[in-house]
Amino acid sequence: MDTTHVSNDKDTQILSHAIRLAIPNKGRIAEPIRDLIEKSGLGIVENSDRSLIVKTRDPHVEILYARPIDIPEYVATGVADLGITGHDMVVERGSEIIELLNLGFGRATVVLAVPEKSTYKTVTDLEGKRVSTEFPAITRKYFKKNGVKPIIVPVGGACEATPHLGISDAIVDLSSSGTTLRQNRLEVIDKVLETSTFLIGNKQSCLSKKEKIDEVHLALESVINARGKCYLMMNVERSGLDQIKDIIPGLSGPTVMEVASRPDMVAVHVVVDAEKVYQLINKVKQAGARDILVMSIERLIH
Ligand SMILES: Nc1ncnc2c1ncn2[C@@H]1O[C@H](COP(=O)(O)OP(=O)(O)OP(=O)(O)O)[C@@H](O)[C@H]1O
Ligand SMILES: O=P(O)(O)OC[C@H]1O[C@H](OP(=O)(O)OP(=O)(O)O)[C@H](O)[C@@H]1O
Ligand SMILES: [Mg+2]
Repeated sequence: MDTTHVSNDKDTQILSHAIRLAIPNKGRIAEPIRDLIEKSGLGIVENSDRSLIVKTRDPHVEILYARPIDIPEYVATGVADLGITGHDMVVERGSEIIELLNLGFGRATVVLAVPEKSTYKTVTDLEGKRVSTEFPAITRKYFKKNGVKPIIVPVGGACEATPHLGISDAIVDLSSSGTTLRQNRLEVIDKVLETSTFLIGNKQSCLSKKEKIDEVHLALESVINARGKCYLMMNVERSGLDQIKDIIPGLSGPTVMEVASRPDMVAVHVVVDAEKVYQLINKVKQAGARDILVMSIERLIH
């Protein structure tokens, strides 16, 4: 990225390590990404002119809004130092980037599907048949690996409608809940690729701007680490502490502290999986814990 564009700004004189992060301007993963950036503390400082490049609270990090499919190439060519987009987009573009962190959302599977009443049951049945897809590169590679030569029909969206329109015999498209396939009376006959959203980095920038990139990486990762975790606090009689310790599987064991003016009591603090909290609080209460507090965690740095 060319950093000269901000060289007049006094606050940002040492800009050799300034970075640009490309994120989707729209689509399914756009909102979760904006939410993640907000929670990470980086925060997007929107301006009213809806420009494609906006600032963050860190003067050394700016955001570039782009289409999810374009982000891998922007990162590979250094237009952006970092990007957030789907693994499927990276594979489709075949871009030379580093996948730095799996953000865990935008999970879906690229599948090969045919109409429920179709006589095609396996990939080999599709020799010479028409396969429509928004992922021509992934589809070509998949069929090549299977030694099958279909006619690939690239489409820009609503791929599931194409078999019924008589445009294709099969599709290669994304499925997550499976609703769209069901609505279009299509069934999966093979899985092509698993995908989720990733933080990706330009190879050169990952070396030359390592410090700043590590900072952004850590900030985003800390939000991901905290997802599905809760902070549990309780007071316990010192004599019952061992029993409580047996019940709670802490992150690295519970933290045990003195309770002022109550030498017979200790305070136990622990990070636990949110889905286990319901059962845990009943168990620790039965084991004598009281003043139990359950709190959400915003960020967690290991
Ligand atoms: N149903 C889904 N479940 C989970 N992730 C999905 C789903 N559909 C798309 N994605 C992921 O979202 C990312 C961006 O795709 P999306 O379809 O949102 O972009 P787009 O096609 O540019 O936007 P739009 O569909 O609004 O035109 C991709 O990496 C894709 O894997
Ligand atoms: O299994 P499901 O939960 O039904 O999700 C799958 C659908 O989600 C995506 O569509 P999107 O909304 O992005 O529209 P598009 O096909 O026009 O890109 C994808 O292309 C599928 O059509
Ligand atoms: Mg889409």
